[in-house]
Amino acid sequence: MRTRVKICGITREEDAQAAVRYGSDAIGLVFYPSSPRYVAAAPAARIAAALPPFVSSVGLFVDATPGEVEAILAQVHLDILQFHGSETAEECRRYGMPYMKAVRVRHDTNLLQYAAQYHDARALLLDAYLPGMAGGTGIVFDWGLIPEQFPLPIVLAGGLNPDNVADAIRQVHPYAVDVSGGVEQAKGIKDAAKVAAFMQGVQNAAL
Ligand SMILES: O=C(O)c1ccccc1N[C@@H]1O[C@H](COP(=O)(O)O)[C@@H](O)[C@H]1O
Repeated sequence: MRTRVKICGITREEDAQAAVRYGSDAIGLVFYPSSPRYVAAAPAARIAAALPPFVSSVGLFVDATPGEVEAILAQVHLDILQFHGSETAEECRRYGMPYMKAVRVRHDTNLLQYAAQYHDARALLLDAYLPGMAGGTGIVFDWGLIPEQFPLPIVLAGGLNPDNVADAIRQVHPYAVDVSGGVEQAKGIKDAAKVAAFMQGVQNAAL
């Protein structure tokens, strides 16, 4: 099965269209005001509405209040929610929508315990741990910390780029890869050539 791709941190319609053009399966919209990739509801709604069929819109939240999430859901079409903070499973479930839970991996992280806790998540998204940062760090974590047998689909994130994504896929065999900084020209602004190279890297993993 082909490894799925999510390009995260989209703030402009042209970047979403470039992601789609080069074959991305999903785009991520960051509703975390502290992020340099934050996108407000109105432009996010336009970006999501312009996606073609079968390309998913993912809404990324970091410890948002229910009211904040509901306000976005009322304005933006989202296919799946990505919780990237310290949300409990109950908090992730409360919207009745498919969700992914991000786990920031360090040497002592018990990933199987997370998989049990978030057993109804569509996937666990594994990202690098960096104190003081919720995500989007551009840092690669030790993929050897991921158990070979895992009960949930894995979305691999953290410092992926056109040069390392094929190795990442060959080593981890994730359901999907997720990239933000590795395909940017500036924070929140994607580089179409890097997006194309990233997608080529994903294809190369299968060769
Ligand atoms: O992109 C952000 O600014 C961000 C902020 C807070 C939480 C998550 C964020 N992004 C997610 O981080 C990972 C890895 O990003 P990168 O490729 O290392 O830049 C990815 O899942 C983004 O969705």
